[in-house]
Order: sequence, then structure tokens, then C-alpha cells
Amino acid sequence: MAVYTDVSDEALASFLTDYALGELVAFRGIAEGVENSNFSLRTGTGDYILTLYEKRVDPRELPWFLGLMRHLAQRGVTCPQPVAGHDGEALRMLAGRPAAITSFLSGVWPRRVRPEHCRLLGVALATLHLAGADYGHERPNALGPAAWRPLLESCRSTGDVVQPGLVAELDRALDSILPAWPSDLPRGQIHADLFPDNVFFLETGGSRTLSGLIDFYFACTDLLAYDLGVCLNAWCFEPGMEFNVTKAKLLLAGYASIRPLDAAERAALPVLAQGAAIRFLLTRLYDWVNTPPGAMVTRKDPLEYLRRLRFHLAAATPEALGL
Ligand SMILES: Nc1ncnc2c1ncn2[C@@H]1O[C@H](COP(=O)(O)OP(=O)(O)OP(=O)(O)O)[C@@H](O)[C@H]1O
Ligand SMILES: N[C@@H](CCO)C(=O)O
Repeated sequence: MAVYTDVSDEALASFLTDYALGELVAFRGIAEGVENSNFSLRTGTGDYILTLYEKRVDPRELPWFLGLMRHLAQRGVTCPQPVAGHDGEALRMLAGRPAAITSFLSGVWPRRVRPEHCRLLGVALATLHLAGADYGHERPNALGPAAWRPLLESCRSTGDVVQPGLVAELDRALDSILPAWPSDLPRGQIHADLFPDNVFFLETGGSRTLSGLIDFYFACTDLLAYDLGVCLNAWCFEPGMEFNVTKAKLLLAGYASIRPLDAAERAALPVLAQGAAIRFLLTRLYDWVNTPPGAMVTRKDPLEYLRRLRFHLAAATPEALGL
């Protein structure tokens, strides 16, 4: 679970006096997630999410994330909206952490991904990319290719605990991926962590709609098609780690229906998927070896991403990915 920081009744009551949200009706920690502490909050004016920003978020970057969420919503992307207090500010401190209240999105994330989810995801991802195009502020990707060697170095003495030979295998993978990494593809604001648990759907009367996107705290300015690499990994592998090309084709077709890929992006997709696999493998590995026993968080399995990485290193053609 991810509630790293406790919020006392008194601290919450005092915090809420800064807002015009009515009286507190209910408040509870949300078990899901690994990065920040999230709470659901019901007040006299409705449902909200309270987030306390934890380890990986630099507080100086929070205005960039919240500004992007406002910008995207103004252009039709359904995502959480920061709620301002009486002073017009959405960001303040609570229990010693930067904190913000955002709007609650309806819908549920898919526990089991169906092909149709992937098409809707592709449409939403391309819509996000177009909507972000005129957000005039850049944020470098702190977990982009330049971060991967240092991350692996920080796991060098401990990483093989997870699997013998893992560190050497990742060294070789980086030797292959980094020199091939593209630099001249279309760039813009990307989500960079669009896993199924960050995408909500509604099913009504037999029809399925995508109701919103959450968790923009890895968003950054980077290659647009890298987001497709992230999504191919997170959405198009079956629990047994077989790649589902039908899901990939629908993801890519949904995306292209809003923003067609250019030839260079299509050609780069295999290496982008390799890079996306090693990025999540490395952060999961780092967390695996650095999370103290007893921490209130469920670690994610790095080896799930080793299997994806191996698939992409072996496949290595756009056709194998459904293009
Ligand atoms: N705006 C929202 N509306 C509804 N539910 C939300 C909202 N934001 C967060 N949640 C709930 O809180 C959970 C955790 O949120 P989130 O994914 O942002 O946390 P995180 O710790 O940053 O997680 P991650 O591990 O995905 O980075 C979500 O799965 C969802 O159930
Ligand atoms: N989506 C990430 C965790 C949050 O960054 C993962 O599954 O490794």
C-alpha cells in the first residue's frame, strides 16, 4: 500500500480551513500506488483526492505538474484538477509534506486489459500529446536514458540478489540500447507512466468509455513515441508475458487515428520499447533492493520487466510490435 505519511484528524481539520469545501464527511487512505500518499476525501461539496508528495517528487516541480493537468483539462483531457484554497493556491504543506487536493475522477482501472481498452488508450494518449503541444514549459525526463547507467550503478552490488547475472545482462542491454537511442523524433509533453492503474474506464449499457487519466508526476518533455513504448509494455503483455500483438495493433491504430506516426517514429518503436522496458526494470530493481523490510508499500517485480526487455531485444522490428 502507499500511505507513507499519516494525517491526524486535527491536522486535516486545520488544513481544510484553507478551502471552501464544506464540512468533512469521510477520509481514508488509499492502499494502491507506490509513489505518493493518497487519501480519498469526501466533504459537503463532493469527493476529492488528497495527495501528499513523497520521495521521488521534487517539490519545486509540483507547479509544473499541476499546471500541465490544468492545461490538458482545458483542452479536453479528463484528468485530476487541482483545487485552489481561499488564497488561490493549490499547493500547501500538510504533515510536513507538500500536499494538494485534486478532483476525483469516476471510473475504475482495468484489472484485466481487453483489446478494446488498448484502442481507447491509444486515442487518449494521442489526444494528450496534441493537447500538451502548447504547454510552453519544458521538464526534462529525470528517468530518461541519461539516468539508466547511474541507476544500474546504484544497484551493482545488490542487483544480482534478484536474479544471478542480472546486472551483467542489463549492462549488455544498455550497451545495445543507448547508442541506438533516437534524438530527433517529435517531442512534447508525455505522461511517461501510463500503466493500466493510471487509466480509468466506465462501462455503461454495454459500452465502454475511457473516463480519465491520473498520476502525472512522471510527466515530462520527451519523445512522444516513447509513451507508446511505455504503453506497449504495460498494456500488451499477457500475465504469462506473451506479447499480444492484437492489443498492440489496436493501441497503435487508436493512436494513429488522432496523431499518425511519422516514418522515423515507426522505425524507432522497437528501441523505444526496449528503453521503456529497462527504465521500469531499473526503478523497480532500485526499489526492490532499497525498500526497507516492513515498509508500507508493495514492491513491484523487476523481473516482469526483464521478460519484456528480452522480448523486445529479440523481436526488434516494428512489424513484431504490430506496425
Ligand atoms: N483523481 C483521482 N480520482 C479517483 N481516484 C484516484 C485519483 N487519484 C488517485 N486515485 C486513486 O488512488 C490510487 C493511487 O493513485 P496514483 O496512481 O496517483 O498513486 P501513486 O502512488 O502516484 O501511484 P503509482 O504507483 O501509479 O505511481 C489510484 O489507483 C486510484 O485508485
Ligand atoms: N508504474 C510504475 C510504478 C510507478 O511509477 C511501475 O509499474 O513500475
